[in-house]
Amino acid sequence: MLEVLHLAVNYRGVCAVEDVSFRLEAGQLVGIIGPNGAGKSTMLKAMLGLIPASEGVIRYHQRSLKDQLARVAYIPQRSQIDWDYPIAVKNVVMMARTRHTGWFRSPSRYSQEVVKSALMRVGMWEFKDRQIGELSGGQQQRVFLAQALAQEAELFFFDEPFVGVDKKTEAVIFKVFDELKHQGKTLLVVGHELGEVSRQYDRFLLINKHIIAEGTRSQVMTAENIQKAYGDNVILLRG
Ligand SMILES: Nc1ncnc2c1ncn2[C@@H]1O[C@H](COP(=O)(O)OP(=O)(O)OP(=O)(O)O)[C@@H](O)[C@H]1O
Repeated sequence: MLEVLHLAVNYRGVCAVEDVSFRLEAGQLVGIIGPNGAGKSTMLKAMLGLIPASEGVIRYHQRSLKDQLARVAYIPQRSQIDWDYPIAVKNVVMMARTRHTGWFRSPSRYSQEVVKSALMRVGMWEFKDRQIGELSGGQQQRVFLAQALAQEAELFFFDEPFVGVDKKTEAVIFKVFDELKHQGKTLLVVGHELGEVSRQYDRFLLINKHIIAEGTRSQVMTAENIQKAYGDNVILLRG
């Protein structure tokens, strides 16, 4: 079980995340939603220790998550990745295996198999020798999904995986989410638009600095909660 207790993050004295607490069980697909600037990305990064939290404890199976980061796959927003970096698709995915093989050894046969299987699962094996900068947005996202799969992690943190992707990629991502869920993995997925609020999620956290609502789709997506999180700016609810 993953536990977040009283997480708070400040940027130069300005509060971005405030007293966030929740628990996640294994085998769940959990959506984190909220308006722009609500602190969703900040929350994920602070959970991983990529930015300092001013308060809070993150535990996974009763131990600090920071001591177990090898069990977490993190897929940042596409806008945070340098797509001009000259690297082939298969090597991006192989990077997930360096923890197993080390930087200076050739990858084991097993790691090569894991990389191949991950790329096949997301429909990107035929692009294995392409440079990442030569791919479409959706294809790039699928390569990073393959990298996460190749890590053989238990917890998966995705930051806005559906931004700028095509329908095919969206379907691939949801298929993989479903497979991972059934393997007992835990998935935390930051969404951007309310329209992404698919019925495939088991639970939602609606946040705007602090948690506004938590629970199933029908518990969270009430007019009152949406108004609390987004103010009067939301005029359309899909899904
Ligand atoms: N490095 C930083 N330095 C200072 N302030 C920051 C930094 N990163 C984010 N912030 C601020 O913290 C708040 C939360 O930002 P964050 O990116 O976590 O929100 P978000 O919910 O992920 O937003 P979006 O949906 O737009 O990606 C915002 O007010 C943002 O301007």
